[in-house]
Amino acid sequence: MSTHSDHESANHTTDGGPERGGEPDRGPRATAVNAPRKRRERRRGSPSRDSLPPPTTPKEEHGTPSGSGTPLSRRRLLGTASAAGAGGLVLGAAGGAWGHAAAQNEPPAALTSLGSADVAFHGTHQAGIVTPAQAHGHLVAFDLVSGAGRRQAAALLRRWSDAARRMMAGEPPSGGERDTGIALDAGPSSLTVTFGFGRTFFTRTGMKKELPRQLAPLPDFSADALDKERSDGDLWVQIGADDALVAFHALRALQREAAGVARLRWQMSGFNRSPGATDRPRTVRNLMGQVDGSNNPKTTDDDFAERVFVPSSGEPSWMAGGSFVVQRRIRMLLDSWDERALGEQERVIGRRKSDGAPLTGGHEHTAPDLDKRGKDGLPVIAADAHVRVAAPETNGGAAMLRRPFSFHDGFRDDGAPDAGLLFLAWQADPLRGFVPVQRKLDRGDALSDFLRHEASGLFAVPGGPARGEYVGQRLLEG
Ligand SMILES: C=CC1=C(C)c2cc3[nH]c(cc4nc(cc5[nH]c(cc1n2)c(C)c5CCC(=O)O)C(CCC(=O)O)=C4C)c(C)c3C=C
Ligand SMILES: [Fe+2]
Repeated sequence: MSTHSDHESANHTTDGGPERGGEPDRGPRATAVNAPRKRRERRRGSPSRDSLPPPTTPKEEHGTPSGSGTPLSRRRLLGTASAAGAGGLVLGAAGGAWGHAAAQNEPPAALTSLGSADVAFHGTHQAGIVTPAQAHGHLVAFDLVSGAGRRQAAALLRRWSDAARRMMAGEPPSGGERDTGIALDAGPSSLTVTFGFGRTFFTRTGMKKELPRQLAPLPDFSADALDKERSDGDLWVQIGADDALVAFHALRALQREAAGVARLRWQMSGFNRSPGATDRPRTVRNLMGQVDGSNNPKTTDDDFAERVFVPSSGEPSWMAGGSFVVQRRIRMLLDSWDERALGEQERVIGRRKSDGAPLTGGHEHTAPDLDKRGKDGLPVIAADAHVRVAAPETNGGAAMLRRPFSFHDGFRDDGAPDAGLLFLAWQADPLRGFVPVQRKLDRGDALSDFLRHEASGLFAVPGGPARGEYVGQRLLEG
């Protein structure tokens, strides 16, 4: 299977990559002015994004062209403003705030690349898996209400998909009449919405025959202290965006669409470093201060697709192009961790804290040398170091794509932060990814002294929708 889906090209190519799409309503003017903007978006994450002009004020960006009677979509307006800002184009939009500025020959200031970056909704895989993790995330599970079955679920997925497609393009969710307006002044901000199905969905909808074997319940691990009410669920949604209001807007819109069909079971919110916060794009740090994600499978690896996605010939057939996600709420015992000396913290992981390089030398992306011994004859990367115990080499090749969000939900009664990692692991089959690795970590990982697994879920995330399709259609109408 190709690893070059629409989503990857949206996020991992530079100028000249394949075009993305998904917005049926662009006129020729918007198409012309969007070209420079698209090129700039594709540099998302590259150093050049930080040298872009500063953000405009909302007032400068918005307006309704007089006489049209239709508000410009947020996306169109931003595209117009950024192209004009970059190229000094004079466009034919008469009237409105922007038209006035153009007529006065005052180039409107461009929005930052952060707001204008968008991710394609359609493609082989759903967005939000290989998309670089955004600064803000919401993870939500819903249960179908009693009386709601396959038909109602199908209608909900159709509505959710339509809303997601629109919002990811920077438009209001359903034509705008009932929109909350929360994201009105912002661009798509790399919004992604990803949908999945939990094991219970198949019994509730009478589709047991379609239950993937990969959704077998996860085994119990000795260190688990799971809260059932914050675990599992019929339907799962992951929302990510580089703007907090855009992310909340999407969450709220989807919750409203679910009314009468599905009830919120649990919700968790997380965050990552904001784009532009570092001198150059760098691997994110977690709340223990470690560089986290260095040795993730890369989309350019030969076996990336095989590890992460169900192949087109895979079973069940409705999961072609899909993936299985394991979510764990892992609280970090930060008071205890932060007391440890740097050397001990590094020994626990097997990597340097400053730059994420393995203790065996080199830089962040140098492969750890698990055979190397020090002058004392002991392995430089300790027998119970996290990277040794978790490495594919010590787990029969088991691997997963880790794409977590950090969380902080206030402080506990003892004053310790209720904070940690919303761990998300993506794989073609959890039995060849998360399960064997977690079994091993559960037995002998030095890091586990500082962690508490508090909630868990496993969800089937179907492939991305083709144009005109909704997510899960192949399951619900197959
Ligand atoms: C079952 C899988 C894993 C859980 C649960 C897990 C929790 C967890 N990990 C960190 C911090 C780091 N993990 C790192 C590497 C790493 N972790 C896993 C798996 C799980 N981690 C794997 C497969 C790997 C890669 C190992 C390798 O091939 O080298 C690292 C090192 C940097 C990196 O490669 O990302 C850190 C740091 C925390 C804090 C945590 C729970 C809260
Ligand atoms: Fe890890």
